[in-house]
Amino acid sequence: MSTLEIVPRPSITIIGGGPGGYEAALVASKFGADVTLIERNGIGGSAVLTDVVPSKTLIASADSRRRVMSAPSLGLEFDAHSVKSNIELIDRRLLRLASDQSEDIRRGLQANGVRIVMGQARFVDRHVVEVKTMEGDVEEISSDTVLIATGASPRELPTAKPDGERIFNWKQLYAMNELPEHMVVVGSGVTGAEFASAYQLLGSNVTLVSSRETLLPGEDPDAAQVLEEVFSESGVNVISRTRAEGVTRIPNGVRVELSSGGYVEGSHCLLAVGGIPNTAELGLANIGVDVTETGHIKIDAVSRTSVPGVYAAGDCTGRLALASVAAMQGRIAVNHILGDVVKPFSRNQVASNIFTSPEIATVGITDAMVKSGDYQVDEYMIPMASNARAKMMNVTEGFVKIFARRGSGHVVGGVIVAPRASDLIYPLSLAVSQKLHVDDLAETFTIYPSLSGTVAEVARQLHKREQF
Ligand SMILES: Cc1cc2nc3c(=O)[nH]c(=O)nc-3n(C[C@H](O)[C@H](O)[C@H](O)COP(=O)(O)OP(=O)(O)OC[C@H]3O[C@@H](n4cnc5c(N)ncnc54)[C@H](O)[C@@H]3O)c2cc1C
Ligand SMILES: NC(=O)c1ccc[n+]([C@@H]2O[C@H](COP(=O)([O-])OP(=O)(O)OC[C@H]3O[C@@H](n4cnc5c(N)ncnc54)[C@H](O)[C@@H]3O)[C@@H](O)[C@H]2O)c1
Repeated sequence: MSTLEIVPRPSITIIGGGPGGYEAALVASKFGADVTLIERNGIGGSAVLTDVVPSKTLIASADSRRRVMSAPSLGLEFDAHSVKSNIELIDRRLLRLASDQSEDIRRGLQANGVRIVMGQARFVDRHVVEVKTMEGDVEEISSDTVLIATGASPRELPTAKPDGERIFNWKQLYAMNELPEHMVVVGSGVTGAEFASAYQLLGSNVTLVSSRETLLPGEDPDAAQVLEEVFSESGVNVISRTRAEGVTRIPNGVRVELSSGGYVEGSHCLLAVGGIPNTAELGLANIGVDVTETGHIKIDAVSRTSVPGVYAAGDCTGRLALASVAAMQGRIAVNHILGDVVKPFSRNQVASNIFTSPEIATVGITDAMVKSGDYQVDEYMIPMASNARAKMMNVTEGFVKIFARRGSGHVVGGVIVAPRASDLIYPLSLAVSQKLHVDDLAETFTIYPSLSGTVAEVARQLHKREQF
């Protein structure tokens, strides 16, 4: 007589319900694991509730206003200056969208059998997490493995405390009664650039205080230059090489003290000076997880921390703060935990987009990596203005740039600056991930006329003729 051996389901506890956490939870539950997800605020995390979804929905309104305002250049006659941004309606719409998406994700998780516990988590030991629930109860959850996906929070300056009325961090922007007359944005990283672009397009006056020489430090310099020109033409007042020393309230506005000695006044101020990882209250020291000086959790390419059985994904790890990266790291962790085939995370394949106007999309090897001398590439760039469809649409700025590995001709990176660059980048992203040759891109049919025709045209310029 044979006895049936019952193999227990692997159990995984996930701390954080953002893209790093919920994607991992979905994959793990589909693979049959026993999954508990702990979240202290709302399912979908900051990505859905306060960061990506609200900001991109705000930008969709701003971009629509831009298109209406520029319609006279295409021969349409109306009084474009009466296109008014009703910020209350815009905010109401974006908050509803965020909350609906959070609810969709919650339902999806529950339908897949994920147990959701709302509360604040911290480690007791490497297999046991304690949760203080919303109701004030304390529950201990034991599991084989734990995935930390707790994200990050806005960094604060001691001399500039956000009050949610006139001085904001990026999470507090969506409860305004009227459009800011003059928004002073502090910080010229991706967050600062996106909001400066959005509020200008919605109709606010915008001043951008940038501590650096150029906008978007770390991004492609040609792309940053396009944005600087667009900002300059559209009247965004960029104050470069200057730090905000402090921000105070004045009657009906704010005053931002500058490191250059002067000050700038506006009706409102947005602080976009980076983020700090949500790791300080997790009790990581209890279990010996290694963190960096900035508090980010150290992980390897399969999302393992220094402690066996404890994984981490997303913004708490400090690798490229992107929702797509968080989700990928979460999925990689689960595949590794459950013994499935794992493709380690590769920074050289990541695609990202800056939702300014025009958008700036990037994939793979960057200009900084090329300049460091680590990669030998040929590169070619064609301005969008030479594209037939761009002329019809009156698109005058932007470009397509491709990096091809010198010698082999494989596509290893690229940059597209154009309207909807976030969608146009996909063929380049596919080329990078699948190691396609520039000739593969060049020989693939594109639509005439189309903006993506320039992607193929740049690839054609990188074609190397056989030597006879
Ligand atoms: C303004 C803005 C716009 C952005 N736009 C984009 C974009 O367009 N595209 C893009 O790819 N990326 C964008 N990002 C980056 C993106 O938001 C992050 O990379 C993404 O949210 C990271 O996901 P995550 O799962 O690591 O963390 P989060 O989304 O921050 O989720 C972490 C969750 O963990 C919870 N948590 C933390 N500590 C605990 C605890 N102790 N117990 C229980 N729960 C806890 C938090 O409440 C939170 O809900 C943007 C960022 C900002 C600031
Ligand atoms: N579209 C997207 O995918 C998107 C959008 C927003 C943010 N993000 C991600 O979020 C991460 C954080 O971006 P971020 O822009 O919030 O932070 P960041 O750290 O990249 O940029 C903050 C900037 O503020 C500057 N700064 C700091 N203190 C200052 C001061 N006192 N005065 C003036 N400037 C000051 C810093 O020098 C820095 O350039 C990025 O990695 C980005 O990828 C992505």
